[in-house]
Amino acid sequence: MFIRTTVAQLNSTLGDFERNMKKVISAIEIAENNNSEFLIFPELFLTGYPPEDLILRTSFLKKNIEYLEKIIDFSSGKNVVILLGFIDIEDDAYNSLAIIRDGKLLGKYHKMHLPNYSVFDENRYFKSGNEIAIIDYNNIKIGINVCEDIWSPLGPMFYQAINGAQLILNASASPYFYGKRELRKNYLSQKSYDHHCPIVYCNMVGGQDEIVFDGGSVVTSADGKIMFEGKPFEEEIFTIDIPIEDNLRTNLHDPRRRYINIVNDKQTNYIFVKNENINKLKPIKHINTNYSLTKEEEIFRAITLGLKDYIQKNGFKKVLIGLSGGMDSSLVAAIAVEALGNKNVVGILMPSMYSSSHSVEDAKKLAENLEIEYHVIKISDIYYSFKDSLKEIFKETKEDITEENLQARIRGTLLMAVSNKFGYIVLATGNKSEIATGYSTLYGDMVGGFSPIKDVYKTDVYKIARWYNKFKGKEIIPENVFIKPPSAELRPDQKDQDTLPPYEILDEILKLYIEKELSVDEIIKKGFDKDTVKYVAKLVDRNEYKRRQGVIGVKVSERSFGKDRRMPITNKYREW
Ligand SMILES: Nc1ncnc2c1ncn2[C@@H]1O[C@H](COP(=O)(O)OP(=O)(O)OC[C@H]2O[C@@H]([n+]3cccc(C(=O)O)c3)[C@H](O)[C@@H]2O)[C@@H](O)[C@H]1O
Ligand SMILES: Nc1ncnc2c1ncn2[C@@H]1O[C@H](COP(=O)(O)OP(=O)(O)OP(=O)(O)O)[C@@H](O)[C@H]1O
Ligand SMILES: NC(=O)CC[C@H](N)C(=O)O
Repeated sequence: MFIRTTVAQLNSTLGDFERNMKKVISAIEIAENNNSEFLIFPELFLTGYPPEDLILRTSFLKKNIEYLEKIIDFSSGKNVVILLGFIDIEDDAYNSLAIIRDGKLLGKYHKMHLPNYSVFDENRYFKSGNEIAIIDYNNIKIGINVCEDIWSPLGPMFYQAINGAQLILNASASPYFYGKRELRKNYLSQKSYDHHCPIVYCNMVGGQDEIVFDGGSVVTSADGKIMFEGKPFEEEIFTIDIPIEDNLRTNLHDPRRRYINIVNDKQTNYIFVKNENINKLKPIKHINTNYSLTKEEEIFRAITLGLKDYIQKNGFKKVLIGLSGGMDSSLVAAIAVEALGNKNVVGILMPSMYSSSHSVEDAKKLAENLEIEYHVIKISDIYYSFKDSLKEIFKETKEDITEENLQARIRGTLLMAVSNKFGYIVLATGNKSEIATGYSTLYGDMVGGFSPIKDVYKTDVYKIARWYNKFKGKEIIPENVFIKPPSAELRPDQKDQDTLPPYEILDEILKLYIEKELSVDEIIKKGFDKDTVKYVAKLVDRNEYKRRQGVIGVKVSERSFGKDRRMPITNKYREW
């Protein structure tokens, strides 16, 4: 016995009900044509995820119900049972699944476990459900739940399994970070094994502001094996026949459910569905898929998708990048070409009196290798004119960082001028090491609309760039960019390492301080130099104000700056 399920791992656009509905309709047609018995979409597919404060607008909520009704109408005459994520409104708003078949809403499920950590704020928006849901499908029990529900050890899956569920269908919108794909697969395998129950886990794909959903939906078998994995970072609709064991056999051969000595205190909503055609289907062969990517490729693809969706969903076509001949702007340009095509990426080279000739050559070489349009605008005359204007007010002062920042700000102003004139969006090029330490100029190199590598440490920037050249099979990012020491070139012979510890050490300290939240003393005990750790912690703490004004970009780490790390700016707590 098997249940044929179509998984619609699709990319929804937040608030674009018309577009999302079209995707739902085409998936219904595919599922109906291949005789699927169930069709599942990602969490809140109809609205997009996360809708944030749009949920506070009743007009938005009503629109989502209007579109749900259109989809219910469209399902008339269709046999497939459709599980579609929407926001239900009763006494309050609920993150919900609609169970739809043949022009009818058969039932609804309200998500019970609302995540309220990391990038999630679901308690701000939703009331949690208080009933588990089981679809009784020709006497086969199928548990349905939504994303976080399946992560909780005492979530609905536990109750669904002890109530005899033989299959779990989970609709998810699970944001990507490096390591999550592996974690998810291991976790779902273990869950299936523990409850002796297959899981269909349908994940969202696509970018939404700082978040990327990586797809990679998973189907497990009752013995905890991964039967199928959806493509990472791509839309995919796939259909799979999931073997269902009968309950008697399961309980005789794997009696763990019998010994669960716990009160089954959850209310259960049973939704009954009969399907006469169930035994007439000829099984379809499926190929086991398993996509394992290197860390570099995975992060590159996550950023590429996040950038592409941000640019396109916000109605832009072209991006603009200040090309310095350094590693950060080179990698950002490569990512942009991969995401948007070389015709949609424009480089601006803005040498100053401190720019080395090789930097200009490296930037030109990169632009030529990527086959992108580029322009050169020299900034020395503007700089001297600025200095001249400030001469009177600065007359008692010495040259310092002020003059360095002027150069970065001139570049920012020029980039924004070109952006305004042509409607191209500026990509900021800062990496996580710089953003953590405030090593960037406000209203200077921090300008821009999107910051692709803001969550990538500098040491990883180099590794991803190396991977990229290998992936392309030729030198796109010039070798000289890899070997020269990182420099902002804002004063003669300046090097990043005049101000910051070597990136290999800096990044390790940052990871412990930011990702792991270790104290300064705990980091020193790990063998790092005391003064260096204190200096780094001070830079991180002192520069929260800069990050709060900074450009948004793709989350690829477990703890990114932004919604994921909410530190106060005005703060006297010190460990340094
Ligand atoms: N708590 C607070 N809340 C709000 N605003 C605050 C503030 N503290 C300072 N400020 C403001 O911030 C200003 C200081 O910030 P800012 O003007 O950015 O300047 P600042 O952080 O002093 O200098 C920028 C640093 O970034 C380096 N840089 C620049 C450009 C490129 C690169 C690179 O290699 O990528 C590196 C540069 O060498 C220098 O070390 C202050 O003058 C003040 O106006
Ligand atoms: N000469 C320049 N021409 C164009 N843009 C520049 C120039 N110098 C700096 N920028 C812009 O400012 C950003 C920050 O400068 P910075 O020199 O720190 O970065 P980078 O050169 O990309 O990387 P690295 O830190 O490895 O040198 C650059 O990525 C680039 O977008
Ligand atoms: N949307 C959700 O409920 C996501 C929560 C879940 N723990 C995840 O990150 O995958």
